[in-house]
Amino acid sequence: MEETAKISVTGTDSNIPVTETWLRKHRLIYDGATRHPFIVSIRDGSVDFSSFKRWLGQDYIFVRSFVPFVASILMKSWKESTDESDMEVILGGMASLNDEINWFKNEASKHHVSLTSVVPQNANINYCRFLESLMSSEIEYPVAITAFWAIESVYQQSFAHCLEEGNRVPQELKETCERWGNEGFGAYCDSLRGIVDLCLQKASAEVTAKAEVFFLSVVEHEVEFWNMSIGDASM
Ligand SMILES: Cc1ncc(CN)c(N)n1
Repeated sequence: MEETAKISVTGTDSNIPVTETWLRKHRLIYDGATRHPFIVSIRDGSVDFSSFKRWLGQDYIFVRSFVPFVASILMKSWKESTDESDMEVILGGMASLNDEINWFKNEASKHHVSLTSVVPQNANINYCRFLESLMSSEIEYPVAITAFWAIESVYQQSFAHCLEEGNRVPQELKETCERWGNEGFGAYCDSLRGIVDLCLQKASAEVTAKAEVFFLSVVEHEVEFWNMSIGDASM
C-alpha cells in the first residue's frame, strides 16, 4: 500500500489540538514557568520563608483581580460560545475563587502576613493590568479563554511538580502545593484546555494567531510573577 506522507504544519494540522502544538513549539518558555527556580526551591525545600510570604501577599492581590477577569470570561462565554457546557466549567472555577480568597486570609494569618499592608509589586501591577485588558470587548472569547486556561494551567503544573515523588516540600507549604497541584484542579484545567481546543478549531487563523500571542504573554507574566516572588535576596 502506498505510504501516505505525514505532513504536519504547525498549528494547521487538524489532527493535533492547537494547545498541543503550542506546548510543543514553546516547550522551553512553558517549562521556564512551570519549572521556575522559585517552584523548584519549594519542591526541594530550599525556599526561604520570606519568599513564600512575599508570594502569598502578592498572589492574594492577584486573585482579587482574577475574580472580575473570570466574570468577564463568563460573560463572553454566554455571548459568544456555541457550547453551553463552557459556562458550567467557568462557573466552577469562579465558585472556587470564593473559597480561595478565604484560604488566603487564613494562610496569611497563620504565617503572620498582613494582607492589608501588602504593596503590589511591579510584576503584579503589570499582570493585573494585563488581566484588565483581557476584559475589553475587543478581546474575542477564544483569546480570553486561552489566557484563562494558560493562567490556571501554569499554576497546576507548577504545584503538581512540587508534589511529585521525592519532593521535600516544607510542611508549612504543603497546603499551598495541594491547593493547585491536586488532581481535581488538574481535571478542571484539562476541561478548560478542551474548551480552548474546540473553540480554536472553529476560529479563524487570525484569532488563533492572536490566541497564541496571548498564551505566550500569560507564560511571560507567570515567569515575572515567580521572579518577583523570589525577590531581591539582598532586601
Ligand atoms: C499569578 C497567578 N496565576 C495563576 C493563579 C491560579 N488562579 C494564581 N492564583 N496566581
